Amino acid sequence: MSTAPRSSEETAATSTTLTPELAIIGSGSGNSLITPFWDDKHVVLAEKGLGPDAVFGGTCLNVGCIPTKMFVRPAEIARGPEEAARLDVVQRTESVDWPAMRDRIFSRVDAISAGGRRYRDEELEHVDLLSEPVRLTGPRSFVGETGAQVEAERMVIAAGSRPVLPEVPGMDLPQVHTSDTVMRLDEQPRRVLIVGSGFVACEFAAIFSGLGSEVVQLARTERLMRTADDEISVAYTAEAARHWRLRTSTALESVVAADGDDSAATARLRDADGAVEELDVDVVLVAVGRRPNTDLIGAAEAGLDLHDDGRLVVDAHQRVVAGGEPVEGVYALGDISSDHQLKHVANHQARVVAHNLEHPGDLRRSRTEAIPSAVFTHPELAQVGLTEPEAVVAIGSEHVTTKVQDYGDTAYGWAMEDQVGLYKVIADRRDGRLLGAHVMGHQASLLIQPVVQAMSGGQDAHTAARGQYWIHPALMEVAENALLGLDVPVGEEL
Ligand SMILES: Cc1cc2nc3c(=O)[nH]c(=O)nc-3n(C[C@H](O)[C@H](O)[C@H](O)COP(=O)(O)OP(=O)(O)OC[C@H]3O[C@@H](n4cnc5c(N)ncnc54)[C@H](O)[C@@H]3O)c2cc1C
Ligand SMILES: NC(=O)c1ccc[n+]([C@@H]2O[C@H](COP(=O)([O-])OP(=O)(O)OC[C@H]3O[C@@H](n4cnc5c(N)ncnc54)[C@H](O)[C@@H]3O)[C@@H](O)[C@H]2O)c1
Repeated sequence: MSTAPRSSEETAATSTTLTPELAIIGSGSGNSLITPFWDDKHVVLAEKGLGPDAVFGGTCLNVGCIPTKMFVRPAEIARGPEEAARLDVVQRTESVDWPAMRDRIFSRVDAISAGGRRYRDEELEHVDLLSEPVRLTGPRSFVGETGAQVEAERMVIAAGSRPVLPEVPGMDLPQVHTSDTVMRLDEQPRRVLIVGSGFVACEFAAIFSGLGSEVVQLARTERLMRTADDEISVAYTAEAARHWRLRTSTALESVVAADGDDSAATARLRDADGAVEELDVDVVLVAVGRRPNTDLIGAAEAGLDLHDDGRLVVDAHQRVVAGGEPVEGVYALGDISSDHQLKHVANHQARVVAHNLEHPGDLRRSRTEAIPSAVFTHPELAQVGLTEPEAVVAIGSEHVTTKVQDYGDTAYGWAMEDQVGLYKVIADRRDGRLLGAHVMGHQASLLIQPVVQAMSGGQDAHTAARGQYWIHPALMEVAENALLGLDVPVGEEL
C-alpha cells in the first residue's frame, strides 16, 4: 500500500523520493500494465498529458485510432450516393453537421479519458499518478518537471511518439494542424491541404473529402502509401485521385496566414519541375510521420541504446538495451520502441511485458510474424506479411507465386458492381507457405483476417482455402478465390 504523496504538487512540495515496485511512463498502452498482480504493491504512473488539453490515456483513445475511425464511418456514409448511383438508387447526402459529430465523438472519448485518470488517481490506493513530464535519470529512475523523484524496482517505458513537423516556414500558424488538433476544429474546413502520403494523411483525406471538404493532398513522391505492395500503391493512388485532388512529386515550401484572418492561409507548393502553385486553404494538416518520444524522456542521456530513427532498442522480451546488453526488469513497448506504430502491436507487447514483469524467470517473447495493418481510407487498404518485391528478395523470384483477385469477379462483387477492389496473395510455390496479402477495397481490414490467421497458424494456402467452408455468396469469397488462384501444392479438401 502506498504511503506516498498522491499528487505531483504534494510530491514536489515535500521533495519525496518515491520508491515503487513498478514505475510506468505513459498512460496509453502502459496503463494496461497495472493488473491485479500489483494490487498490494506500490505503482507510479507518470503521464504528462497529451495534446493541448493534456488528456490522459494516450494516442489511440484521444487523438488516434478511436476518434479517427469515428470520423471515418460518417464520411463513408456521406459517400453513399456514389455507390448508390451504380446500383440504380438515387440518394443524396443533404448535409454534414461537423460540430455535432465532433461533440458526439469527443463526449465519448473525453469521458473515457477522464474516467481513466480518475480511476488511477483517486480510486486505486496503491497507484500514484504523476501528472507531469518526466525525464530518466537512469534505467530505473526518473525526475518530474516539478522535482518529484522516482526510483523504481522495475520500470516500463511506454512514452509513445508524436507528430513530426517539416522545417518550412509557417508551421506555427493556427491554421496548421496535426492529427492531435485537427479533429477538434470548431467548424468543418471548406478547403484542406493535407501534407503527406502515409497512414494519417490518407485517412484524413478520405474523412474530409467524404464529409464534403475540398481536399488537396500533397505527396513528395509519385505515389501514395509507398510502404504498401507496389500494385496496391499504384491502384490506390489512381483511385484516391478520383475522390480528391492529388499533387504528387510536390513539396510544401511555406504557409502564410491570410491578412488579418486566422481562419485562412496560403500554401506555396513546388513540383518536381520547379513550377510553383499558391493554394488558398482554411486548414493545413501536416501528416509526415511520427517520431519516438525518447528525446522527451532523456533516454540517450540515461544510457539506453537507440536505433538511428530514435527508437529505444529492446530485445525479444521487450527489455530495454543499454551498452548492448538487456537491462533486467526494465521494459519498453509501443511506439517508443516498435518499428510498427500500431495499437494492436503495442497491446500485444503490453501483454508480453505484463507477463514478464510478473514472471522474471519465465520470460515471453513478443510475436513479430504476420503483423497486419489497415488504412481506413477510401478505398480501405489492408496488408500483412511481405510485399512482392520483399518476397522475391526473401526466397527468390522463381519460388514466388502471386494471385490478384478482383472483388468485381466474385458474386458479391457483382452485387456491389465493384470496380476497384483487389485482393492479392503471395506464397511460396514449393510448399504453399503464405508470405503476404495486400487488399484494397470495401472492408479490406476484415477480409484480410483469414490470411492473417493462416499465416499465424502456419497453414498453407491450399489448406486455408479448402480446409473450411466459405459462406456463399459473401464478399469473403474474394479471399477464397485469391488463395485458390495461387500455384501451390494441393493437399486434402474438406
Ligand atoms: C491519427 C492516428 C490514427 C491512428 N490509427 C490507428 C489505427 O487505426 N490502428 C492502429 O493500430 N494504430 C493506429 N494509430 C497508431 C496508434 O495510435 C499508436 O501506435 C499507439 O497508440 C501507440 O501507443 P503507445 O502506448 O506506444 O503510445 P501513446 O498511446 O502515445 O502513449 C504514450 C504516452 O506517454 C506520454 N508521455 C510521453 N512523454 C512523456 C514524458 N516525458 N513524461 C510523461 N509522460 C510522457 C504521452 O503523453 C502519452 O500519453 C494511429 C495513430 C494516429 C496518430
Ligand atoms: N490505421 C492505422 O493503423 C493507422 C492510422 C494512422 C497512423 N498510424 C500509425 O502512425 C504512423 C504515423 O503515421 P503518418 O501517416 O504520420 O506516417 P507515415 O510514416 O505512415 O507516413 C508519412 C509520410 O509522409 C511522407 N513525408 C515525410 N516527410 C515529408 C515532407 N517533409 N513532406 C511531405 N511528405 C513527407 C513520407 O514519405 C511518408 O509517406 C503510421 O506509420 C502508422 O503506423 C496507423
